[in-house]
Amino acid sequence: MSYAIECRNLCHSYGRKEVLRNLNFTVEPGRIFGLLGKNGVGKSTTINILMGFLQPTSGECRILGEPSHAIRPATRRRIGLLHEGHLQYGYMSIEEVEKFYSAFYPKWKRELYYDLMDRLGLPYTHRIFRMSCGQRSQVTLGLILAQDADLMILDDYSLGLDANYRRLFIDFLKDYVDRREKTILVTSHIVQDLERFVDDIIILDRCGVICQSTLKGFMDKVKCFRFRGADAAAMLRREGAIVHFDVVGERADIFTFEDRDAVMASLSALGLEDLKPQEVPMSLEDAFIGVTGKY
Ligand SMILES: Nc1ncnc2c1ncn2[C@@H]1O[C@H](COP(=O)(O)OP(=O)(O)OP(=O)(O)O)[C@@H](O)[C@H]1O
Repeated sequence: MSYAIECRNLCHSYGRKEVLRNLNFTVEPGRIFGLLGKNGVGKSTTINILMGFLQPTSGECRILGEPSHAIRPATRRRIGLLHEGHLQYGYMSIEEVEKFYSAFYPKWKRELYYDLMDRLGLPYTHRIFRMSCGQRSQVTLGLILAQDADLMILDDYSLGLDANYRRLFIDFLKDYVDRREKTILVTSHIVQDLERFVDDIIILDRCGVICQSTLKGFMDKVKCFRFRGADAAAMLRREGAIVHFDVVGERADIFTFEDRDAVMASLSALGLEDLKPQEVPMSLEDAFIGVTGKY
C-alpha cells in the first residue's frame, strides 16, 4: 500500500534532550489521523521532520511517497500546512490575502475560503491585524481549505476558536475528506473535538507511544475501573495491567488496556485482592487523560 505518511524508526534529540525514540506510524490515504499527546511530547517536532524542516537524528519519513528531506515543490503544493500560529500577513485585508495565496496554488478554491469568511460578518476590506485571535484563526483555516490540498497537516488548528466555530470547521473537514478523498493529520489540545471526526489515533508519551489504533479500537480497549478507599488507593502502583491511576480524595480510578481479570490479577499482586472496582464509562478526553496522566 502507498501511504500518505510513513514514519519509520524516527528518533530525535535536541542536543542531549531526547524527544522521539523509535517512532513508527503510517497514515493511509483518505483517513483522518489524530496525533495526540501532552504538551512537549514531540508533536510539532514530528510535523517539522515530516515537512522536511528539521533533520531527524535518525529514521526515515516519507510524505505523499517522497522522502521528507527531498519533497519536490510540486508535492509541497499538495500539502496544506497549518503550523501553530497565525498568518504573517496581518497588514492585508480578507480579500487581499486571498488573492495573494491563490497565486501559489493551482487548485485554489476561493469559494471555500469565502464560505468561511462570510460567516465572520466582516467586510472583505477588514485588515487581519484588526481581528481577534479566533477571527485570525478562521482566516488561516479558510486559506488552508481553499488550497484543496491532498494532505492537510493541522498542528493545533483550534487556537482561539470558540466551540461554535470549532464545530463548523470540523463539519467542513469531514465533508472535505468524505467528498474529495483527502487525508488529514491533526493535533489538537481540545481532545473532545477529535472524538467527532478522527479515524485513527496515536498517543505519544515522553520518548514513546502509549497507543496506536483506530479511534474505535482505542475506545473499545481502554477501560476505567473505580473504587473508593484512601488506604487501598495509597497502595496502587503502575504495574501489570495498571497503565495509570488517578486518586482524588477517597476515589481511585485505574486505567487499563486489559480486561477486569487482568486488572484484578494486578491488584492481587499489590495485596488488594478484596477490592471490587466498578467499570465507569469514558469519553475520549477521559480516556486520553486517564492513560497519559494529569501531569
Ligand atoms: N528548537 C528546539 N530546541 C530545543 N528543544 C526544543 C526545540 N523545539 C522543541 N524543543 C523541546 O522538545 C520537546 C518537544 O517539543 P514539541 O514542540 O515538539 O512538543 P509538542 O508535543 O508539539 O508540544 P505542545 O503540545 O506544547 O505544542 C519539548 O520539550 C520542547 O521544549
